Amino acid sequence: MSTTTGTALPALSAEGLRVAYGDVEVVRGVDLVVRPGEKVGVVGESGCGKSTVALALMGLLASGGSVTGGVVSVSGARVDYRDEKALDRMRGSQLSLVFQDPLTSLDPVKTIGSQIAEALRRYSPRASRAAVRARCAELLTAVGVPEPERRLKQYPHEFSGGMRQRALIAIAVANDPAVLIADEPTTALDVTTQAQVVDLLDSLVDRLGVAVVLVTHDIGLVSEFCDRVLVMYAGRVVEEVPSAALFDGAAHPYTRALLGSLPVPGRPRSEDLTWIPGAPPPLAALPPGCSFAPRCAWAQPECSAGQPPRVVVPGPGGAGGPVHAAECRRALDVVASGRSESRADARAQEATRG
Ligand SMILES: Nc1ncnc2c1ncn2[C@@H]1O[C@H](COP(=O)(O)OP(=O)(O)OP(=O)(O)O)[C@@H](O)[C@H]1O
Repeated sequence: MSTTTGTALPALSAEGLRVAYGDVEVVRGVDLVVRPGEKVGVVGESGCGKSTVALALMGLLASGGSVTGGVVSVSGARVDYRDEKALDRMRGSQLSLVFQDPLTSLDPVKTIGSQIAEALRRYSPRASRAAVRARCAELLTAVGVPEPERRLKQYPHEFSGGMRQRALIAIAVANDPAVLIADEPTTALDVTTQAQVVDLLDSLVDRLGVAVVLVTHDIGLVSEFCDRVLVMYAGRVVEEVPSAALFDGAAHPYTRALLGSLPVPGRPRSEDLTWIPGAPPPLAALPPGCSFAPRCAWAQPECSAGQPPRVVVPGPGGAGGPVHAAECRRALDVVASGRSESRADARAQEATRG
């Protein structure tokens, strides 16, 4: 699915990215464009390939995993995944990754200060001790850790979960990357701390101009935080949608099903929570045609016959607006039905208030 609009050179772009573990292709031609300072969400059920996309972009796939196709560029320069040295230079300085579990990502026997300093020294080996120290304190302040001088001398176990995630984010942005990929950065945190970490990411986008790719199973979170959302199913992006159009205008039945699992104010909870029947197909034995068809309430016989077409959904911005497209032959019917449902929701909310 092509995602290109506008003229700014993308901070990150992938075209036709394919990844396999052994013989099984788990990412099957993913396109992604992230412009400078943009917040892009990648959402989908467990196993759809979200983390694999993140790891592949970073050149950090587990052994047995390999990029089998596609072109990835960072700030306009093509990434060569066979060149380990170049990949090493790219990590941290152009693309950074923050994982779900800060405790396993931080070294338990090194102070937080020495771990941030290590990241800084990779790209500024000649910086003075005093300059590195000052920058470490500045970074901890930037990510909202109070009393940075004292905190720099502490070990990861002396930090709370939320503070550890902040420290990891400080390491990730230490060398001013163009894109920060955050893979389920809030999953291990309580709800209040989750909200604080999301606010922090937001403020880093504003202050540093870094672009963020937020990888999560939580469609509610991406709809609030991101400018655009990519919905993945069985190794493909099945819908690309501006967040503003997500609730009223989702065009893929799978996106609608994900949204259906979110509570809607004004409707009784027992009525509104839907679930998706069945389970995602095994990637080693995908059904013919659309991979979602066996679980899809909208499916027609031809959906199982061939690859679904990419249908562009006209948006209010016209041809120059953000791309909204879905890999579904019924996309426009799905949009129309969603719009009438959301009008009914609005009436229900109105009735509750009144
Ligand atoms: N190291 C690995 N070796 C073999 N298969 C793997 C490996 N890592 C992931 N997979 C497989 O690749 C597919 C995609 O997994 P991935 O972790 O990218 O999905 P995900 O959407 O991020 O899921 P989750 O939200 O559970 O992390 C799954 O079928 C998974 O079993």
